[in-house]
Amino acid sequence: MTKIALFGTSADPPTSGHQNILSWLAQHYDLVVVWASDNPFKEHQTSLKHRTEMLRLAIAEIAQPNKILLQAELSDRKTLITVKKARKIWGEEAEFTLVIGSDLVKQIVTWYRIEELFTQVQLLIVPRPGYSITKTDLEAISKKGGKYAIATLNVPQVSSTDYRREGDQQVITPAVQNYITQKHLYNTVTNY
Ligand SMILES: Nc1ncnc2c1ncn2[C@@H]1O[C@H](COP(=O)(O)OP(=O)(O)OP(=O)(O)O)[C@@H](O)[C@H]1O
Ligand SMILES: O=C(O)c1ccc[n+]([C@@H]2O[C@H](COP(=O)([O-])O)[C@@H](O)[C@H]2O)c1
Repeated sequence: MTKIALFGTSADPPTSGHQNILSWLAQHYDLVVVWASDNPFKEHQTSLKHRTEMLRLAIAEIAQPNKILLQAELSDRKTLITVKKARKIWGEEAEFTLVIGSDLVKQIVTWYRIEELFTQVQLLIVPRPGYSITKTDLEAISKKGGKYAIATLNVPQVSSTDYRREGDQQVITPAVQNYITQKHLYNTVTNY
């Protein structure tokens, strides 16, 4: 059975946190499938096309990039739709693990047709500094039929918001920063 990690991200912009997660997943799964997507709960500051291109650049910098597949056509606001598309590509024999940071643990039970989604994927929760994983939230996931594991990696305390709000270049890589500068994305003073 092929073990496939599924990782969707707003990538607005992709950070060293995303790279860290992808790199760890590449060492633990047969294949890591990633896509940039719109999030129904968020506004995005750049187009999906640019976010996908930045994600491509961020992936290219990771060791074992051949294990990480950027699959833009999987992108959908609803993860269930993404997973259905993935099922069509990789078939019933694939075992899907949906990867989320611990900041989404409380929210995920409110996602579109979550009980059906939980019949299709296992969950891997990546601890995120500042977002503890509570027993109550894990119980809510179990109640909806979710099966979860908690990953053993330490991701730096970075977020896309740090870049959008403060222009904090520490959280992204030079390749992504060059793309942002070239395309005049984000309204940070660092672009001028
Ligand atoms: N530093 C991090 N540690 C752990 N998980 C993370 C980290 N950054 C992102 N993630 C997880 O990666 C996925 C994609 O995150 P997303 O693209 O929204 O990044 P973000 O930094 O949270 O963005 P924003 O600041 O815009 O909310 C989510 O499941 C999120 O929980
Ligand atoms: O399926 C849903 O209802 C749903 C609700 C909110 C977020 N998502 C997905 O969750 C993934 C992570 O979102 P984000 O913004 O934290 O990167 C991304 O692929 C979103 O499309 C999915």
